[in-house]
Amino acid sequence: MAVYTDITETELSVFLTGYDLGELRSYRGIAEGSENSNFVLHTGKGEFILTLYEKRVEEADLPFFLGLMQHLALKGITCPLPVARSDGSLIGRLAGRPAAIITFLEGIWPRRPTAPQCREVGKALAGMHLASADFTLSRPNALSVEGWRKLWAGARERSGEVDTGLKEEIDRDFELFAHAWPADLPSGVIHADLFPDNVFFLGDKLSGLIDFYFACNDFYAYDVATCLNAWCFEKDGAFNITKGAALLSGYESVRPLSGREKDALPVLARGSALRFTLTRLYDWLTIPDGALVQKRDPMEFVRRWRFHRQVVSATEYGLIPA
Ligand SMILES: Nc1ncnc2c1ncn2[C@@H]1O[C@H](COP(=O)(O)OP(=O)(O)OP(=O)(O)O)[C@@H](O)[C@H]1O
Ligand SMILES: N[C@@H](CCO)C(=O)O
Repeated sequence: MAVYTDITETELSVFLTGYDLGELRSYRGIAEGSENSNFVLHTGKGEFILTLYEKRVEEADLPFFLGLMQHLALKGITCPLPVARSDGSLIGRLAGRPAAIITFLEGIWPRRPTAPQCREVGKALAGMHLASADFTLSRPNALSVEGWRKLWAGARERSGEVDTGLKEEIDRDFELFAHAWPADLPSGVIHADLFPDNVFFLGDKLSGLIDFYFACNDFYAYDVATCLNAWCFEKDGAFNITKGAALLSGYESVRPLSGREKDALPVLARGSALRFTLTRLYDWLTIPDGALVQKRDPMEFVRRWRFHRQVVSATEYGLIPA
């Protein structure tokens, strides 16, 4: 569930006086999502999404996230446009939380992505990379190798509760990343969490990218690797090379990958799978049952990570050799 902070009609109506959105006609909490509290608002000017930022989003990062969405939306990327308050700011306060209103996007996220949808997401990701190149704010990726080490320190001793042998296996990967993680690939602003539940479609047509709350500066190819992990594995854990090829060719139709980026894909995909393993593992082991944060199965990503450890070339992801 994703309404952690409840709001009353009165406080919402008062909050809306800070915007030029007309009167409040109705509102409802949204059950999906796991980090923040989200509501659909119906106002005199149409439908909007209201987000109350919960503890896991740093308030200091909000100008980056909302500024990025504004930058991308104004450049024609199908993502929400933050609605400015009457004083020009994008961030307000409601029920003791930082809060923002963004435009509502039509569409449904794909429960079982198809190859054409993978191609569309590849194209959209590359479009986002190009469109964000002149965004002036930056935010380091707190969830790159050093961030993973911190998560691992908090989960390592109890990792055997999830899978025996994981402790030694993950320790070995940290030794590898210490020297094999790329030092300088083309970089810029990346989405960093472009999973199917953050992409809306109307049929096979992509209608929206949402949830920029992990966006940061890192390698573009790392974002591609995360999409391979998030979009191209089947429920039974098998990698679907047709979907991989569709995603990569869609990406390259907009922004071709360099030879160095292609060579780095296996290590980036391995690192990205470890990143989602570790965030999930950490939550699995540290968040009490019944708490409000939704826990996701770390083993789903352990299996993907193990797959990438066997990969020697990006052709195994469906990349056509140059
Ligand atoms: N601009 C939008 N237009 C339409 N629906 C939206 C929009 N933004 C969010 N939603 C709805 O709210 C849900 C949760 O949004 P979001 O993914 O941003 O939340 P979150 O709490 O950050 O979750 P998580 O990080 O777990 O994905 C989405 O699945 C979608 O149903
Ligand atoms: N996409 C992440 C959750 C954070 O948005 C995961 O599947 O672990």
